[in-house]
Amino acid sequence: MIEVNNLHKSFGDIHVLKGITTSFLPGQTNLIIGQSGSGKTVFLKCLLGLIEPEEGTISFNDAIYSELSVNEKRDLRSKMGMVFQGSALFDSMNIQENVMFPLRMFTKMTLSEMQDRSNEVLKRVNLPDAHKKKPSEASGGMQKRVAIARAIVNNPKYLFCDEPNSGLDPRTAIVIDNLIREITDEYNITTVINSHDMNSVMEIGEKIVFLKDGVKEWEGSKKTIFKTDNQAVTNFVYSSELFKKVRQMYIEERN
Ligand SMILES: Nc1ncnc2c1ncn2[C@@H]1O[C@H](COP(=O)(O)OP(=O)(O)OP(=O)(O)O)[C@@H](O)[C@H]1O
Repeated sequence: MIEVNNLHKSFGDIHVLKGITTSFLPGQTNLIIGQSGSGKTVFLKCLLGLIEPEEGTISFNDAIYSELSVNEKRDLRSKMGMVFQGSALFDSMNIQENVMFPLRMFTKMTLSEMQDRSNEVLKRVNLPDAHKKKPSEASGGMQKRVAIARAIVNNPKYLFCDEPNSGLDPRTAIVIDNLIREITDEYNITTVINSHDMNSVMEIGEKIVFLKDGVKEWEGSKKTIFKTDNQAVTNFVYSSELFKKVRQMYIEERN
């Protein structure tokens, strides 16, 4: 479980995160949504320990991050997996070497143990035969699967994903979203995903935190987001004609 309490972060005069309090449960896909510039990436970087907040705390299973020793922080980081926006694979390495990378960094496994483990997770993301290929030979959807395999290879307790389906066609995007949701459930991972994709919200938004100008404006789930009367949320959700129609149908069904 991750608990965030009164998180503040500024850059010079710009107050980006303004007292965010929320929590994320294991086995759930937690989505951070909001318009461009609302603070989603800064928030995710705070969770990853890449940015230090001025005020507030982040606890991982009751351990407050800022109070941990250097070794404890390193240990915690080894339990975090990350899927970056552009997949961020190393072009010079083949897919298996990319997936093995966290094992080289954080474990003392032998080469054959690392190969076995990376092949196991590649199988889990439905890429059983891709390990000798270079990332450049893989499609965008395959690269995302490799990025997910790399993120889970060291059995993380926490998984962070920054716009995991950006640049993918809608069908592949849904497959990737669902793969993340299944893995989250199977391994009981606490997963936090930055997104501004309404399809992801509808598909995997088990918990949704809506940020507006660095403030937590609303939180709920995919079940409650279409029922809220919060103006900022409805402006965001119904900015597309399609979702306006979905809301209309929902209201008509209710009456
Ligand atoms: N290192 C930094 N120095 C100064 N300002 C920053 C820094 N990082 C982020 N910001 C500012 O913080 C604000 C929030 O940025 P952030 O990237 O978190 O938004 P976002 O919601 O992730 O947007 P997007 O959806 O476009 O990625 C922006 O005004 C941005 O300019």
